[in-house]
Amino acid sequence: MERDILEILKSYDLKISDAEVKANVKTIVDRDYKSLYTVENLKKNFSLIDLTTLNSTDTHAKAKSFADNVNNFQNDFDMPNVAAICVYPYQVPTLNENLKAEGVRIASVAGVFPSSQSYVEVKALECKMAVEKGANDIDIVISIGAFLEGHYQTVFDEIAIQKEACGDAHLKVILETGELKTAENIRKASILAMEAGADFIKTSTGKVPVNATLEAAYIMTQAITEYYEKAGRMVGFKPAGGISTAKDAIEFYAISKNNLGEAWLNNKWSRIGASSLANSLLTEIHKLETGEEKEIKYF
Ligand SMILES: O=C[C@H](O)COP(=O)(O)O
Repeated sequence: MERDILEILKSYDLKISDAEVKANVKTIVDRDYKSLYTVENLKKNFSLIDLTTLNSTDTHAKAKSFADNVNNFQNDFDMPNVAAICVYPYQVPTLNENLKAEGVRIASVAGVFPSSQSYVEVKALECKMAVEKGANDIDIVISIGAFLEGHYQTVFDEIAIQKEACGDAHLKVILETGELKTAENIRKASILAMEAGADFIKTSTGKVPVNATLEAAYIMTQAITEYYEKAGRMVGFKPAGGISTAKDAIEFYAISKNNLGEAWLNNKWSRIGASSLANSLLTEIHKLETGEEKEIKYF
């Protein structure tokens, strides 16, 4: 029987104040940032990265070069590898053929990323094909227009259909928080996505003017904890879009640590979607470990 998301949403207190969220974020970052800025945490953040290339100019050669760099990743600091490489569906076969690094997953956006403006059958087929070609993780976007018009059942059903199409692959659901505007919308979309079966909720596509913010991260991680307490199921968190420096990463880490706790702080339950964060983390780790200021360009 079809689940009624309007009834489900009634069982949550959806009220949340933007001003309060902003103040709480400031308190957490002011209190914890400095003590969390350690080599150990920078390395851990590196291991959370979904190393991403999502450009219309991407080629199989570029996807292969990402795979080669990850396969050959070597360092002097006992560093873990990244969590995944994230590409458009068309590049999945290339990663499937070339990515050999142990434990590194293949992530593919699908569901007509980044607009999600198509028929649900097309979205589901894209999910299914990407999985058949070798994707372990699928990143889709909610129907933002439908959500903003209040068609929550449509948004919910579409996620559930795409979840089914993913089979055993993990489904990450992007809320596109910059377009949802209010804390209340972000909270509602978080709950809706988790109730529809999301394995992860993700902030942004990286393709809109406002991408991942600490405030969105605060609201989403708080919703994840609440959903866990209610449903007994852990859901992962992935901030993405515009996270490019070690400072950014540690600020998001502070929010996750505060709201989710240690059990989530590993790449099974936390990821960072980023196209240019890896080199910044490596440069900073090199500096803290050796005292030498040298830009590392590995990826
Ligand atoms: O999902 C990941 C994002 O598209 C990456 O965004 P970015 O290029 O701003 O790091």
